[in-house]
Amino acid sequence: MIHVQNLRKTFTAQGGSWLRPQRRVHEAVRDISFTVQPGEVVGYLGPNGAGKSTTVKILTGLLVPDSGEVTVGGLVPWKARRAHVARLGAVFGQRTTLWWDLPVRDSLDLLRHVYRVPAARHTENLRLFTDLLGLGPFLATPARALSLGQRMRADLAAALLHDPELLFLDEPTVGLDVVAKERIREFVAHINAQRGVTVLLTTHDLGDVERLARRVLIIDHGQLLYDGDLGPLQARYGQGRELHVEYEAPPAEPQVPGLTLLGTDGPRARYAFSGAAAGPIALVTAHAPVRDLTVQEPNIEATIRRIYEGGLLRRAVG
Ligand SMILES: Nc1ncnc2c1ncn2[C@@H]1O[C@H](COP(=O)(O)OP(=O)(O)OP(=O)(O)O)[C@@H](O)[C@H]1O
Repeated sequence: MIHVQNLRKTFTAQGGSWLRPQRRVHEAVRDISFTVQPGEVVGYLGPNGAGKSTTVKILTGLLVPDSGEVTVGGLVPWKARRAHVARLGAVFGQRTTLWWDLPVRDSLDLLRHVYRVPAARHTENLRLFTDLLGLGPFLATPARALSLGQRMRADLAAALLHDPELLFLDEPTVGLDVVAKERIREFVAHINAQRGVTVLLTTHDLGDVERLARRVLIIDHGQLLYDGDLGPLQARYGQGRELHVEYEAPPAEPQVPGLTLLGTDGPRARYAFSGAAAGPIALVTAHAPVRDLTVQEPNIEATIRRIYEGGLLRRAVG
């Protein structure tokens, strides 16, 4: 579905002083190659400024690279923009494709005309998406009056109404609560499984990746550092999961053998662990009566940064 070969993109910035202006060339993406098969969900990860958006903009046809080869479904995105755009959907967490002052239903109807979706197919898709995403209560609401979670759900529907083969998701759950996140993840998983839509997911939320993508691409400073399964990466570098425990009463001894105690606050205690949570949960519940517990996932950005700074990945992959 996506073929990227030796992709390179630079930006030129003006620097220096008024008397001695200097042109500084910044390599946002350097020599990246990867392939995404139809029906895959791939997480595209990296710290701020790594080059993710630049890659996605090239893949959507918004930017032209300096060099390298890119085809998406056999088309060169920036050369065959019209045909390309008809086959892809995109949701950018920070922006909306909905008309600000129009009721959601009218925006979706306008998109039907933009993409020339047959009326019967539109009705069928709208019914399915309304059902899966719970759009019903706010179809008559203008986009500007939607909550962030509602807006994201409406944007997802808007991106998929024309049956694209490929979906770009950029931070689809940023700023949402747990329930709203899960609803969106559930929907994306459904669309991928039932309709075979290929998904490229850019996110800082490890929960999105764990739920949706088996494979991840990690980029930093414009270079691809890792292309492979999330599992081994997490097992090896994903330290920093935390178990937050609220005991029935402040424990006489908050230290639990086998876990690293990070801190206590009355009946609450925080422990660090890596790998699966079942073992640490069993240790804690055997230690003292527990009222509540949650697992805090590591910040993917910190994990990636640690991997990169430690040079661990380079050694691991070759
Ligand atoms: N239009 C532009 N002009 C100049 N420099 C740019 C431009 N767009 C991006 N850059 C630079 O290219 C690098 C990669 O940026 P990019 O937006 O691709 O990163 P990103 O991985 O998407 O980051 P974030 O997670 O913050 O969105 C950054 O150093 C950025 O400052």
